[in-house]
Amino acid sequence: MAAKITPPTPAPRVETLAASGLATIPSEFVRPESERHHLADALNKCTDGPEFPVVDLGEFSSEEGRRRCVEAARAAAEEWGVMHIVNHGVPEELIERVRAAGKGFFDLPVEEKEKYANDQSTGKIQGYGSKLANNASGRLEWEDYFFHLVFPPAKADLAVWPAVPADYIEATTLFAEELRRLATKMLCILSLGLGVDGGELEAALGGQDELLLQLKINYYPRCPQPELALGVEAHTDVSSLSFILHNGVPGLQVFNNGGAGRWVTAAVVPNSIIVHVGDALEILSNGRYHSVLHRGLVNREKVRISWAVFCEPPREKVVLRPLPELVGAGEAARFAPRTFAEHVERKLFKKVGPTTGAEAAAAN
Ligand SMILES: O=C(O)CCC(=O)C(=O)O
Ligand SMILES: [Fe+2]
Repeated sequence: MAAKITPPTPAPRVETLAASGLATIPSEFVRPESERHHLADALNKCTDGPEFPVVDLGEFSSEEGRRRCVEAARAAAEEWGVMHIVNHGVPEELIERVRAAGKGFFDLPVEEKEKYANDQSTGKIQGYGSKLANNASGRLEWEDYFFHLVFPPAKADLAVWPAVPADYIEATTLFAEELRRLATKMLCILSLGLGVDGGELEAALGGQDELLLQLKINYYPRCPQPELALGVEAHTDVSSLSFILHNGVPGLQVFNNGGAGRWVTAAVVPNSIIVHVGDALEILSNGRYHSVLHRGLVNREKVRISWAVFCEPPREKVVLRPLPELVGAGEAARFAPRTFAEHVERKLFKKVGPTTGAEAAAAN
């Protein structure tokens, strides 16, 4: 008789665990001692120190305001690697539709969401998922998520997008178009901040037609022991830029290298979109812009949802290297050339040692 093969039981979703009313979290979610003394319930964490800057993109339309806007974005990208942008031009009504659509999906029963489950083992990375313990710490994260490509439309596989709620596909498609335009604008502003032509950064990322936008909706359930867990562990994004929206519940923390170096909880700024500098931009700017180390705290009382849109260069088509204007005359290239695929591979599987300070920190 053939031996019966029992398929492994899938790990329960974090949402299911949280709903079971447990008082203590399973040990896989408990962060290592070294990380723990900085953790807290995100709702008790008052912001008592410096905050990362707010950049008014509305200023970019006037001659005089333009210089101020470029200067503010440059300073934020250099000193923090993260900024809030306001007057970004994405209609607030559309942002509300995106929030309602994502929340509507996560409000479905887990069994319904499981129909969209991803399967990392077969390379099906799009869909509903939770972290597998394949990371450096071997610890799990207190979140479930939904991940899929949203731009360009020709590469988007609508069959894996939520069919419920009914507005999900239209709202998310329109939002992706808006963010694609915003990515061009931010890359222009940040190019001018480096003293190069407005189109340079986008060209170095493959030009108008190559950028890919990937959406990850992070769903952080209430957590009975938020001082022991993380929703998202400390990392830098591999993208060029990432845009973050959330549901008004605090949780995002960024590491501020200035002074002694410390974790700063992001303020909730009305009508803002948070922009992260990612690794690809750090490389192109030869380290002038800083790929921000960040993580997500959780809390006891409120579900937090965030929408992260990663703007990624094509995997193989372009070689990422510092812009030629930024090297020479005494300044050496601080990064070896690499494709995006090589960068991701190196970082995730650590085939070679970390190549930037941020990567080194993220790997710990
Ligand atoms: O939840 C957040 O605010 C940030 C999430 C994040 O860092 C990510 O998805 O890469
Ligand atoms: Fe991130």
